[in-house]
Amino acid sequence: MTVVEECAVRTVDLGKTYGDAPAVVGLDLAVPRGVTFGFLGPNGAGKTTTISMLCTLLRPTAGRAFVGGCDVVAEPHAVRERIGLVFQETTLDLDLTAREALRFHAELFGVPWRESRRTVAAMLDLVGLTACRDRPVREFSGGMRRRLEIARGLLTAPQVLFLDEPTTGLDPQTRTVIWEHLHRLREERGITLFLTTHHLEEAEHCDRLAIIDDGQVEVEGSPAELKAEVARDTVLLRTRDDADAVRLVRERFGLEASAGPDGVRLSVADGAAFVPKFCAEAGIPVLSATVTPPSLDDVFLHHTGRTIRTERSGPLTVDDVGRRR
Ligand SMILES: Nc1ncnc2c1ncn2[C@@H]1O[C@H](COP(=O)(O)OP(=O)(O)OP(=O)(O)O)[C@@H](O)[C@H]1O
Repeated sequence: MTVVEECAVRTVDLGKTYGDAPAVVGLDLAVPRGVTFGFLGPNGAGKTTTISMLCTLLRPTAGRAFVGGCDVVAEPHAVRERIGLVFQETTLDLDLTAREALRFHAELFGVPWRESRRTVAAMLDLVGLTACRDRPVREFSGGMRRRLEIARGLLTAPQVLFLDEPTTGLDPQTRTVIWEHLHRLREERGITLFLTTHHLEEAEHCDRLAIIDDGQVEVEGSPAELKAEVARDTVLLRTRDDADAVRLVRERFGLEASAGPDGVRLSVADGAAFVPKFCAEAGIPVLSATVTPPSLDDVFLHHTGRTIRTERSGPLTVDDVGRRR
């Protein structure tokens, strides 16, 4: 088997430029079959553009991409037969019932009537909507609509299900329910889930992550690998004299620290070892100490120099890309 056939998604130097503004630059991805792969990046990073190219909705301006072994430009129909897509915005017809919405979609894709009856029932069951199958979508909550969209994405038994920001705008409980369904789905059907997100909690559900910023992948790995690579804990100390504590951290330990309203904050390789040492040597009372292991936000900061919550001040330019390549 070639690398292209082995991978659910493979891209080689893939790029997209809108006018002269680059949105995705030199993207090389190799997503193994059967994993949950997350594309993590802030607003405007190029996630939707990438997913649109992979789903044949947008033509790349550079490089190549293969989904299920098929070329997205040369074999768009073969790619479409192998994928399901859950859009960022809801695209459901609110006047149809859940069952009608799925039957309509099955018909569009040419699923035979008898088979579609069975498949639709199975999909509604899979996402826990059987009891509401004859209610109009208009009456559904945001979470129910998302589950119905996931069911719709699965109707044609795709090899790869693309989900653009699958739980954006949903409350934490609903997010948990959606993820339970997605995990079960992957286990039962062995399909590849390829999702975009700017939610750190959502990224934690992925087997592998690519962190994208300004149209380029900065780093790739499992959430645990990426965090281990940062290898720095955040320590928060509350002391009787924070200004003095900052000075001591700098002078005795050679570390940078800053004092803020919640105490003295610093980053150190082994927080659990640092705290007792600091308490023993500081000579000022330490009221409390908290050690937090690295988060995916720290990973993002480590690789991009900013937090994932910081927006770009303007669109990316060719010069920005040139500077970073
Ligand atoms: N149709 C378009 N025409 C021109 N520029 C576009 C178009 N679509 C996206 N862009 C630009 O391309 C860049 C990447 O946008 P994209 O929507 O892919 O980002 P994203 O990571 O999906 O963001 P979000 O999380 O907000 O959905 C942005 O600078 C955006 O303004």
